[in-house]
Amino acid sequence: MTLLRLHEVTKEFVTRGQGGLLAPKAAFTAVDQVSFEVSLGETLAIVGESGSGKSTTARIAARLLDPTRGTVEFEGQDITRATGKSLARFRNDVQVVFQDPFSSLNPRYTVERIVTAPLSYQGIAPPGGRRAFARELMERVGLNPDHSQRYPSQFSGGQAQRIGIARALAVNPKLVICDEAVSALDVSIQAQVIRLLLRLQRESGFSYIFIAHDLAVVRQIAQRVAVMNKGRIVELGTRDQIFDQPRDEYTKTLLAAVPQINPEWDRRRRQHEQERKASV
Ligand SMILES: Nc1ncnc2c1ncn2[C@@H]1O[C@H](COP(=O)(O)OP(=O)(O)OP(=O)(O)O)[C@@H](O)[C@H]1O
Repeated sequence: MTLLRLHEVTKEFVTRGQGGLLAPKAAFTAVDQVSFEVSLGETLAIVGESGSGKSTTARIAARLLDPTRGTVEFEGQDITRATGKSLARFRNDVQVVFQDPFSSLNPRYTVERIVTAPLSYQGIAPPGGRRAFARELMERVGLNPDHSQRYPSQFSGGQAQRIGIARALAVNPKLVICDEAVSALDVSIQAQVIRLLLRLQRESGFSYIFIAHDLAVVRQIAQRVAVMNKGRIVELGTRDQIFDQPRDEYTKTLLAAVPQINPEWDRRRRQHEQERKASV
């Protein structure tokens, strides 16, 4: 079943060229006629170099940004210009996990308040009370529930990202958009968070849009991959098609440029290096 559908979505930003305020305004196309669908329960990755339009596409898909042209449909409803109740329902069903957990978590709120906030916005009382609900969510994402009264700064980067994931799960979303959600983490922590994301999807059956520039990460998580270049999707296919039989020249260049590091291989490689050094 198709959950989300972007149809020929274009986003133009009006910018000024060099010369400051006196320079003439010009429209810059950050996303150019992008179309794709996401089915319930699947993971679609969007990859591409910095500036290719991935985040802008994600923000439009989450209705954090309005497209200049094109439509966004969710469960068959056009929500491009939705307001009021239908927008509120959409905002409940689609959650976003951002790259930098520390800047996306309120530093003055306890974890309990952060992860239960999405329910408060919707005017829903957490089942079993706030405390119990927060503890349960923390356990689900592998955090110690006894730390529910701590503040974000008291957690490591990987743990803070788990708080962001717990907050996203609080309202039982149908789609979670991960915008470079593991990019800032060390490789070993990245692998743990990816395992968590995969487990949560297995348990709850929601979909992911997984934005990343790291193809090795995408290979571990995505069923389908869209490759973006200069605002356009240049290739979209199953993970194996994209990685093993890329057709587009840009996809081939992108694949060739990235070292294909699997965290497990990386761990073994480092272990091997250490053993090798020790034996010299
Ligand atoms: N609010 C804005 N005003 C003007 N230009 C913008 C705005 N937001 C993004 N852009 C431009 O649109 C283009 C696409 O940006 P976007 O952040 O979507 O790319 P990206 O692929 O996600 O890159 P990155 O991985 O670096 O975030 C870039 O050239 C960026 O400078």
